[in-house]
Amino acid sequence: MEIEVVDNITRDTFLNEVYPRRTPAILRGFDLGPCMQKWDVPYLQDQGKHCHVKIHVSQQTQMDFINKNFVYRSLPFDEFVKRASQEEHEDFFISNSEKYYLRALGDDPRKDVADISVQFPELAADIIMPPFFDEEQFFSSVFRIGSKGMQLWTHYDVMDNILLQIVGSKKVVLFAPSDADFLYMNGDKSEILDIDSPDLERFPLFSGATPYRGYLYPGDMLFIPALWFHNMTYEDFGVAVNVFWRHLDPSLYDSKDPYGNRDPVPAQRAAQIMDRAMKALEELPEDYRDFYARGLCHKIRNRLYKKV
Ligand SMILES: O=C(O)CCC(=O)C(=O)O
Ligand SMILES: [Fe+2]
Repeated sequence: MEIEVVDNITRDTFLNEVYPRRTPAILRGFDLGPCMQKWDVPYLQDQGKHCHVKIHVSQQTQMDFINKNFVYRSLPFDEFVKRASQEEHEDFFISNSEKYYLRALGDDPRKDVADISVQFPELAADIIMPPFFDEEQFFSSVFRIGSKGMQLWTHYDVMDNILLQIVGSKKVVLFAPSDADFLYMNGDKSEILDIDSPDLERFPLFSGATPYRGYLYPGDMLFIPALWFHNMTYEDFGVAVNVFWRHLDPSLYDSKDPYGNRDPVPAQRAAQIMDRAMKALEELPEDYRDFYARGLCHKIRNRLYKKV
């Protein structure tokens, strides 16, 4: 499937046509502001030079959050931008072709959410944020800067999200939330790294998933509805900012969630109760366990799955 592309996007077309469908869309033709002309490497280095950033560094292009094939390091922002924009490095941590990825954090990453207008006020002033949600729904705005070739693991986020692609192009692949059955999820991340040629002996169910594919070019926005899985490959050195906002009742969100990826409170509660239910069934001999587990699955499916 191809991700739908909507040209000449306005607030009205987003709110009336795109948003209610709750499917991903590439939105074109909205002026993201002076960042589009100004954000070359020297300018980014100059504007952010007083900041330090914590970054992912990996020898491999496919960063693997589950088996951690990367290290966290800290660099001054200007040095990070220099290295991320080059394919061969004079100074490096692991090797001269290592890849870099920044997912910006809040001032105190354990408590504060990322907000570029707080951590990078000069750069934030260059962006016109699309007026697609109410101000009080705003949750965070996150810098995403990465090396050419870098591929970010498939994951979902629990909030609605607009990704503003400012520098470089990016290959994006999304999967519907109902494809969770095929993606071998481990928390919010999929165990399948190579989604283009996956190991089908290890991940046979993956062939049931339906990838939605598209390309983002500078100036494009990608609407990623909450719970849609996404995987990004940096075709070039890339600079993007994504904005998460809360569209559910505020009481449903975990209040201690600086990344915006904790499951809603009732879902966390259900997972804990489910753990207890599974432990209880483990007290039974295997054939009974199997029988009652199937009964529970059947009940959950009948009562809670979306009717299609
Ligand atoms: O483009 C990226 O680096 C990742 C984007 C992402 O995961 C998001 O916007 O939630
Ligand atoms: Fe994400």
